[in-house]
Amino acid sequence: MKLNLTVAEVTQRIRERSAETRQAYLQQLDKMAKRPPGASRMGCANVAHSFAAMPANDKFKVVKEHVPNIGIVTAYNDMLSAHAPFQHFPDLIKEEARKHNATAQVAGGVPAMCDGITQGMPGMELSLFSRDVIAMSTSVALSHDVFDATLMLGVCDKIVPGLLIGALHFGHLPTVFVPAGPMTSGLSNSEKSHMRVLAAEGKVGREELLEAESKAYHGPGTCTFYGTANSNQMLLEAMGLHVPGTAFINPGSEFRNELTREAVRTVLDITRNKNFTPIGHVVDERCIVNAMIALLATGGSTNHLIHWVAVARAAGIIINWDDFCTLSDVVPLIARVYPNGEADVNAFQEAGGPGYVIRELLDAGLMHEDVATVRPNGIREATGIPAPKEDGSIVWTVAGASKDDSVVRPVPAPFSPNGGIKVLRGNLGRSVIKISAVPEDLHVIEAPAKVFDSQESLIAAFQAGELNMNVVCVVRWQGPHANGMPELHKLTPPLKALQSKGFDVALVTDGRMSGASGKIPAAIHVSPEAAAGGPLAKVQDGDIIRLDAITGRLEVLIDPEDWAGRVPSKMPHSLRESNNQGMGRELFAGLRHNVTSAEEGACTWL
Ligand SMILES: O=C(O)[C@H](O)[C@@H](O)[C@H](O)[C@H](O)COP(=O)(O)O
Ligand code: SF4
Repeated sequence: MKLNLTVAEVTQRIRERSAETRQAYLQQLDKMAKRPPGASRMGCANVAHSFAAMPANDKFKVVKEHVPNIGIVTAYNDMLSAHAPFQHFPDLIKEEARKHNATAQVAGGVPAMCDGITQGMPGMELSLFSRDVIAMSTSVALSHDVFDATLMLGVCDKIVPGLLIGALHFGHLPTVFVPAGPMTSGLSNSEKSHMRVLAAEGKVGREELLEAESKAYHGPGTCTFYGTANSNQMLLEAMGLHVPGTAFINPGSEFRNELTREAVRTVLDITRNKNFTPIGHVVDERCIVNAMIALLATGGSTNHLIHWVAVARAAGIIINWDDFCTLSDVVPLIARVYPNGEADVNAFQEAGGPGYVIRELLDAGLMHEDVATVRPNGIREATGIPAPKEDGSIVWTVAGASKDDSVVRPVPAPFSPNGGIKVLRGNLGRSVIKISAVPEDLHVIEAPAKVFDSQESLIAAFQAGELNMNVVCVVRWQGPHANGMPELHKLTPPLKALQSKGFDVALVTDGRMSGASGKIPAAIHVSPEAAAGGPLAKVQDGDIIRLDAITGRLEVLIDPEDWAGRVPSKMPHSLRESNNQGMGRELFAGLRHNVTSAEEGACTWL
C-alpha cells in the first residue's frame, strides 16, 4: 500500500529539519562502529579488569576468540511490579549466549522509579529527571566499552525512554529491548477508579480503598492500564526494537523465558559478524514517525509528547508537537484500552494486540514499511503474535481480524477518524490534550478559573466544597524548571467527582498528567511554564478560560490590552524553598536549571 501523503510529508520535514544533527550523529556512530572489538582494542589491564570475574571458559572465548560479548543493562528492582521479574533474566541471557558461542555480562544497572508509588508524593518531583539519570546510568554501564551488542531490560515510564536515550548515545551497538510482560488482570481499572471517586467523596474508608487497590495491583508484571509503561511497549514494537509480539506476554512462564532467549538470538544475529544493524541505524526518522503513529493510533500516554522528543533528539532527529498534531489528523484511533476504554492490556493482547495495530497501519499505508529493525524480515515481523509450539519453541501467526471490536478495530472502521492528541495554542501558551478518553461533549469547556500553586491546595479546596461549580482549575509552578514537572494524577478522582456531579470541569497546568488519566479535559505541559515567565503566572481567580480541543485553542478571555498589562505573580517563596529541599531534590538543582521546555523534550543534556 502506498505511504500516506501526510505521513510522507511529516517524515520529510523532520528529515530536513534534522539534516545537520542527524549527519553529525551518524558520523560519530560510524567512527565508533569501525573500531575492533574491545578485547583486542583495549590495554591488557583494561581487558583483564573487564573479564576478571568471568567464568574461565567465557573469558577464553571473549579474550582469545573475540566472540561477541553482550552488555546487559538492567532496571531490575523489587519496587516496580513490572521490573521485579527481571531479577533472573541475566542468568538466562548468559546461558543462552554461551549456547551460541557468545558471552554476556551485566554492564550495569539503572535506577527505576515507580510512578505509582510516588504519585502525589514528593518523590514524583524526581520522576521526570530520573529519565535522564537512567540515560546517564546507561552510558556509565556501556562506557566499559567491551560490548558488541546490548540487551536493555526495562519497561516502565521513564525507564524505557532513559534506556533508549542512553543506548542511542552508543548507537553503534546492536540493541534489543527485553520486556517482562504485564500483570495478570485483577480488580478492573474502572472498578479501581470508581472506588477512588467514592473515597474522594468520603463514601468509603481507607481500609476498603486499600483492599481495592491491592486487588488491582496484585502481582508481578506491568500494571494493566494503557499508561506510559504500556505505551512504551507498543512504541518499541512499532520501532522494531523488540522480539516481535513480546510486549504483552505475562511474566513467570517458560514461554516468557523463551522470548527472552529469543532476544539473545536476535541481537547476536545483527552483530558485526552478521548483518550488522546498530540501533543508531534502526532509529531513523521513519522509525520515529512510526512510533508517533503507533502512539496516536492507540491513544497512548501524553508523556510521550515529551519523552519521544528527547529520544528522537538522542539520535540527532528533531520532532515537535506540530508533527504529532499533523499526524494525529490522519491517524485513526483503532485501539481502546483503559483509560480510553474498559479493556486492559491483557484484553488488548487477546483482541490482537500490537501485531493487529501494526498490521492495520502498515496495510493502510500509515506506517513506513521500508525500515530497518532488529529482525531479518523487518517491521512486517511485528504483525506476528507469538505462541509456544509443542517443543517450546516460538511460532508467530500474523494477526488476523479483530477478536473484539470493542478493543481493536480496523483502520476503515476506527473508533475515531483521528488520533487522540491535540496541540492547543493561544494566549496561555502551547499545550497538549489527550482527547481519546474525553467524552465528546466535554471537548470544549469555558468557565471561570480557580488558580492553585500546588496539587495539594486544589485537593484541599475540593474537600472544603469550594469547587462545586463549572471551573477551569489552573495548577501552575509545576513545570520542569520549577519542580521537575511531576504528574498530577491524584487530581483525577476529585475532578472526576465534580464531573460526575454534572459540572463542566477542566484542568490547565504546566505539569504532567499520568498516562493513565484520560477522562478529564486537561491542557497539560503548558509551555512556556509559569516559572520561566509563562502566561499562567498572570491568570487570576475568576478569569474566564476557554479550552477548545476542536479548534485547538486555549485562551483566557480578557481584553488583550488588559492582559498585556497584567503583572505576573511570582512563585511563592515557600514553594521555591520546598522545591529545592528534601527527598534529594537538592541533588537535582542542576537538572532543574538546565532542563529544556516540555515541548523540547525536557532534556537536561542539550
Ligand atoms: O504515566 C503513567 O502511566 C503513570 O505514571 C503510571 O505509571 C503511574 O503508575 C500511575 O500513577 C498509576 O496509576 P494510579 O496512580 O492510578 O495507580
Ligand atoms: S506501570 Fe507505573 S505503577 Fe505500574 S509498575 Fe510501572 S511505574 Fe509502577
